[in-house]
Amino acid sequence: MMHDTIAAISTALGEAALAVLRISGPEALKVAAKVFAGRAPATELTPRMAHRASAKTADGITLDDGLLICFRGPASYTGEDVVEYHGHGGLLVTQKVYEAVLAAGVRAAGPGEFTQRAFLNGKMDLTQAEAVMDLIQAQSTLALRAAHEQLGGAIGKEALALKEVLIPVLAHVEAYIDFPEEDISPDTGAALIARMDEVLIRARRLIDTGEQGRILRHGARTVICGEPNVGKSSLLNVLLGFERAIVSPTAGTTRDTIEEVIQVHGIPLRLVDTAGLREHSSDGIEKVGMERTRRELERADLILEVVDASLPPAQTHRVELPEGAEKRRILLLNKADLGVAPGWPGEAVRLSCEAGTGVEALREAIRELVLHSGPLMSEHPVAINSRHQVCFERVAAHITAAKAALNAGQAPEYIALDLREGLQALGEVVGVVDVEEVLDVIFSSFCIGK
Ligand SMILES: Nc1nc2c(c(=O)[nH]1)N(C=O)[C@@H](CNc1ccc(C(=O)N[C@@H](CCC(=O)O)C(=O)O)cc1)CN2
Ligand SMILES: Nc1nc2c(ncn2[C@@H]2O[C@H](COP(=O)(O)OP(=O)(O)OP(=O)(O)O)[C@@H](O)[C@H]2O)c(=O)[nH]1
Ligand SMILES: [Mg+2]
Repeated sequence: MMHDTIAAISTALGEAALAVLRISGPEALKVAAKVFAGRAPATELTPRMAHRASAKTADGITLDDGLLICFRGPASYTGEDVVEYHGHGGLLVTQKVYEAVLAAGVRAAGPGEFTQRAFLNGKMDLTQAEAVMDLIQAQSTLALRAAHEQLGGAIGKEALALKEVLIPVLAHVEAYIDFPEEDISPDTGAALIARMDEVLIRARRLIDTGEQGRILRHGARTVICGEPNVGKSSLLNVLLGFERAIVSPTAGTTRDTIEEVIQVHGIPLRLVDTAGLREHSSDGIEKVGMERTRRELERADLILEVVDASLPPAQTHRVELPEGAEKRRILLLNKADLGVAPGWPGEAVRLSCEAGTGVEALREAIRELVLHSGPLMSEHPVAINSRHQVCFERVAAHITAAKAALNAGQAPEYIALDLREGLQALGEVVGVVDVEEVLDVIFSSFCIGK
């Protein structure tokens, strides 16, 4: 249990209808009783019920009029006594109430500190704490679904289930350490291997969702490329719904890459508009831009190649794609309003950024490619993050090593060593870690007041 009491403004700073200030810790109710005055002091209010109260400075000047809700630990978000004040959402009024609360003797909370306390007080495991932030940052329906799945404990439960499968294996192997004259019998060995195989299969199934997790959290990197002046920036603007990038009839308008996140059929896309590619350029800046475009193509999840439909393929310089990138590419015949020249493949999407036609067909094509043949193929809504991925990869490596040691008839001490490391990595997924730094790194990326 934490010994000090923390406070933060939990809502976004700015002018809004309401603002919520949150206090958590052993002194929460006492502090609230000092700052907020209502029909009864905060220490005597019915928990989880909204009560009218006004906020006052230490010398009795009224700052605001709002609602107070008290939660008695452990039945609260953090597991400690919590008081919430719901006041008017003005910048100054909220700041003044917050200062009055701090003056009453609490400490300003750091980023993620409320959720960190919820974790430390056993209200949630580490994967659930991480999911709180994923939920807040989700920019698409699918990302939201994965965050809810994780918040519900899906990943933590699987990590614990794998521990349950492994612990008997370790117990067995350790039993042999005490009886050096006995060898592990073939039957026992086979049963232990079967358990380790199960762990490997299930760990790899989770590792395979890592790619999906990256895309859901950061968006599928979608690079718009093509020759200068074909309408790449126009496409970015059409998909975004506002004029983000400069569009002009001059070839070579876009010099640097521009990134924006959009959602297409629930899929988050990180759109990247690039400098047009042409074979020869004498302009230094343009060359640097083109180099950048090539680098973007290397790490693209999805490539939207734009060509001028009114020109025949023979008069078009197609983009040279990195190896294997073909299957991630959608060919867009833009300026279809000027007519489509013969020779373009039938499956290419006909588009006019000017007339706004073909955009729905493009969105369909993106959905098809990303969901049915690409990185979000899995129906499984679970999507691990990179920290989980590192842990599960360690699990897989150590269990593979333990299996090999067992098969090679090595001493049980060796086998046990890898099994213990595997178990340790599983524990780290849910936050059984003794290194405080790891926790600090995770929670410092949260918002204040969360
Ligand atoms: N006003 C307000 N809204 C909020 C939060 C909050 O803290 N305050 N939350 C904060 O992020 C989220 C909701 N999450 C919460 C999770 C647990 C408990 C809670 O009181 N848990 C107790 C009691 C459980 C119960 O009765 O269902 C417990 O776990 O023991 C409260 C909020 C989103 N909305
Ligand atoms: N007729 C027609 N013109 C278009 C269409 N889309 C874009 N344009 C025009 O094509 C010109 C170039 O458009 P941009 O979007 O700036 O092209 P870009 O590919 O980003 O060009 P760079 O940044 O220079 O590589 C502008 O004059 C646009 O108005 C379209 O669908 N039909
Ligand atoms: Mg451009």
